[in-house]
Amino acid sequence: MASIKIENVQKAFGKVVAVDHLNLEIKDGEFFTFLGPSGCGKTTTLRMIAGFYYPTKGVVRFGDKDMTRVPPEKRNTGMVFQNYALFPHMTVFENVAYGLRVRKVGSAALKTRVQDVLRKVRLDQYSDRQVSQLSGGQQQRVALARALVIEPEILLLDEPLSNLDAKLRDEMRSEILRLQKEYKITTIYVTHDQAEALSMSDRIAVFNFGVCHQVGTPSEIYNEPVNDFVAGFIGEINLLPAEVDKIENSQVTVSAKTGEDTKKLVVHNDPFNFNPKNEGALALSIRPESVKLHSEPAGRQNEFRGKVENVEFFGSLVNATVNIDGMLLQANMLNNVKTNLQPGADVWAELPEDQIRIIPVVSGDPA
Ligand SMILES: Nc1ncnc2c1ncn2[C@@H]1O[C@H](COP(=O)(O)OP(=O)(O)OP(=O)(O)O)[C@@H](O)[C@H]1O
Repeated sequence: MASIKIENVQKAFGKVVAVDHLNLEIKDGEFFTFLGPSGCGKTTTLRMIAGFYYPTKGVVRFGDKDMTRVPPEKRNTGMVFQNYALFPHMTVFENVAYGLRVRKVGSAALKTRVQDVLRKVRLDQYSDRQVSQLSGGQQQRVALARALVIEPEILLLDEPLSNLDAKLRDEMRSEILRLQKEYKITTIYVTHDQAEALSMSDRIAVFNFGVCHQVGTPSEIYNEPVNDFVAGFIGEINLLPAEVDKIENSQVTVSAKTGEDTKKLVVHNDPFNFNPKNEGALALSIRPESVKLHSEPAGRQNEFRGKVENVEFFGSLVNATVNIDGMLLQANMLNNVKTNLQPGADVWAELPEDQIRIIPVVSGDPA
């Protein structure tokens, strides 16, 4: 196992700066995810950790050891690529054995180690099969076995499930987590799928345009996003352009634009909800599951009259789109909540003050 430190790293390809000002610390044995849209620099960062790219600036360390310019074969990292990069006409056994042969491991030890790891990924029955005759999920397991057999200190997984169908993806998620816990191996997982990141990771780094916006546990990233990009990329969120009117003890009064109108709202002022040092454009944010709908006025703070525009039924969850003076607000509720949610019905939407966050806008107009 090893911890990883990325210190002030930049990677430029000619004029394209793929990653900039990157500082990360990944702990021993941690399952750490790089999350972000296509082209945001996740793979480039992973490749700098594997040694396939050297940073333009900055330092990469494993533990305290400077690895910045150490070639990949001297790093003791195992990598699983998006397309698996297996040898299709070799057997499962030979694919997995390859890294050990390169490392000149003797034949008896090699056989034991390959058989052990094939058992761990539940492919021991397939050892003589050609890889081209395996299903996608089985090929994925061969790729994992090949990365694990060399007993790496660090496991690097680049969108390893993107070629699998939804059901198989679920199965392989659990499989990867099981192996990660069993080997207690420091793991970096690259994905653009927020559900995958939230459900698998100890911590997540959220990237956009080569910059890491936030590092935190899944619940920190979801409940305390630092800006509108993180808030919008992870889960659904309502964002309204907002201005702070006044801050008084534990309360912040804000004006939020709702389409044609401006509404005054009161926001609970704890350090997560609003940082008075934030300058520039701000947005009021609230998750759809935090919006409460009432079929009659309930006389609550931050309660606004609107009209139900649309209702979508998802089984356990119901989503309503409510029009408040031209602003469309999303509200989710459990199917067992009795509210008159017919399109066209009047409804009173309550935005509880402790569920609202005021966050900086970094990705343009939130409306
Ligand atoms: N070898 C390269 N030469 C030039 N530009 C590159 C190279 N590799 C990556 N880039 C550019 O760097 C940026 C980041 O790419 P990167 O592959 O790291 O993103 P990503 O987040 O992994 O995206 P994806 O999810 O699509 O793989 C992109 O703008 C990309 O075009």
